Amino acid sequence: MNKVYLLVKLGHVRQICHCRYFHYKNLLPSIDENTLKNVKPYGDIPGPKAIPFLGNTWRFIPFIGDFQIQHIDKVSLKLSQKYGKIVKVDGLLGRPDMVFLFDPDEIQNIFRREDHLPLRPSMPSLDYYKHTLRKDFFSDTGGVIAVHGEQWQQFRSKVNQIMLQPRSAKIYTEVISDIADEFVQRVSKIRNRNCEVPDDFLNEIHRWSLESLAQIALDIRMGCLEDSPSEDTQNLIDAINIFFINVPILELKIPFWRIFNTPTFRRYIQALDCIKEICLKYINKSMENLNMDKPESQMSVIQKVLKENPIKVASILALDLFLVGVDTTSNAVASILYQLSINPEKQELLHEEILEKLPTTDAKLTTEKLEAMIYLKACIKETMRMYPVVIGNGRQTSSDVIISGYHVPKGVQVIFQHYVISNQEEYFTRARDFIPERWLKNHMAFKEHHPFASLPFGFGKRMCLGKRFAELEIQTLIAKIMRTYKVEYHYKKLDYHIHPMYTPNGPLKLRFIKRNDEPLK
Ligand code: HEM
Repeated sequence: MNKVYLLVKLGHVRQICHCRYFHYKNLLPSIDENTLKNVKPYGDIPGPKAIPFLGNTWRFIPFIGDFQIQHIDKVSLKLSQKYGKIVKVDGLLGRPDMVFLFDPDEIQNIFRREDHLPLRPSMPSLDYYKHTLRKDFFSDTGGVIAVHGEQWQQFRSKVNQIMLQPRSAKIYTEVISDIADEFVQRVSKIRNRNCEVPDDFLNEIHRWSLESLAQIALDIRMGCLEDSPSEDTQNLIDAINIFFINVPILELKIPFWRIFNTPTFRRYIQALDCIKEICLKYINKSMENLNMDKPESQMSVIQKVLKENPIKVASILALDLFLVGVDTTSNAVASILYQLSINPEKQELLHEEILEKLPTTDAKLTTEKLEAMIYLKACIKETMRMYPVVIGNGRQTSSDVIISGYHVPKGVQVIFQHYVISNQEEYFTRARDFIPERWLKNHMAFKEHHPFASLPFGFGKRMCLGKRFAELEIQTLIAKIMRTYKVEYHYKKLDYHIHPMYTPNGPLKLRFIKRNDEPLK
């Protein structure tokens, strides 16, 4: 009796495997036979259980759920510890399932087989703003943020070269350096008697970032670092902040905004309108003064864009750059300064390098000198490894694929958990220690790291469009600050949180102590 039962059961299992094989052969025609035989079903990917009706969305409900948006870093870490390198968070109301990936090999595979229209899963609310609510303005020129498919590709191809060519950023070295000097002077003004800056120091850094970006995106100085900047400065900073804070709320919590105008959605739309209005005002100002007669090698971003495109493209590009290019850079600077302040021996090594290249306070900072500051770049990379301002990136699958041996259907959002990965001992020796030396070529103490374990600016065709400018701005400012000040921090260690970038949680009560203008020994 038992034997008969066993045979029937075995036959049943074989039949299921057989059916599954043909099922996957249909869905995944380009995959080889052997891989197909071993594919595991999507439903088998481990992860937190979804409940009826609310799926896993209930986890984002305050006080009830265990997924706090501000601490999604810790949530991701816990999920990876509990379930492993691939975790499914499914049944999310109004949005596709998410698959969290904690495996750089698999991330590399996904990036390498990316087609010409990579889809970064983000911001349906911004998509709605650009393509429905303010369709009159954006029409079919949506820009790159929250724009996908051919429309994204057409726009990106118009600006890609201009933004990512190293020489595009180089022409800004002098003006970005002037803006950094103004910030250094401003720090001196706002310090108290203990050389400590006010609690809202992050806002001061936002002002520097906005001033730098206005120069890059619009060729103008906004005057953000003046003692009494125009109202637009703070309104723009606040609006960008409101925009970022509300994106994850609108995306991850129950999406009531899709049905009616919730207060959060109203605030979000107001912020976007405010960014649009202020940007347009400055774009118009910028157009009035634009000199298009320069040789191409000296042209700014906006001049190059205008040479080949209508003014609409330049305006929409500027808007996108303002949306994502201010808070990212300023939070990175905040984080780097904090890390250097709590790692004084590393700060001294950095100071020595800068002093060598800038022996006097009035020495000019050139592209070549910046290029040669390898320890500076290593300090920046190390901060971005331990505390990437954007803690995760991702791609939405455009067809059925196999990831980590599992079948993942088309339309799933695969999230690359860079923060968790780049803080793991498996990928970085002494992962929790701040060791810029690990980024120096031929440093014997550290083995080569996985190239996809730390990707602060993303990768591939959709990688950060502002990377060159962000690097120039950050390197210049940190070099100037470190040349002038020793930066100290004397309070309780700060935790990091997502607000809305990954940043130290708490007032940045840094002390900026002027260094003697010591000549090089
Ligand atoms: C430390 C500073 C910054 C970091 C860490 C950062 C990081 C990122 C990341 C991770 C992405 C997604 C890339 C991908 O999907 O593979 C991205 C996209 C983007 N970034 Fe940045 N970014 C920074 C600064 C900037 C700045 C200053 C600008 C503008 C000047 C900028 C403009 C953009 C744009 C326009 C995109 C969208 C590209 C597209 O979808 O085609 N970013 N950034």
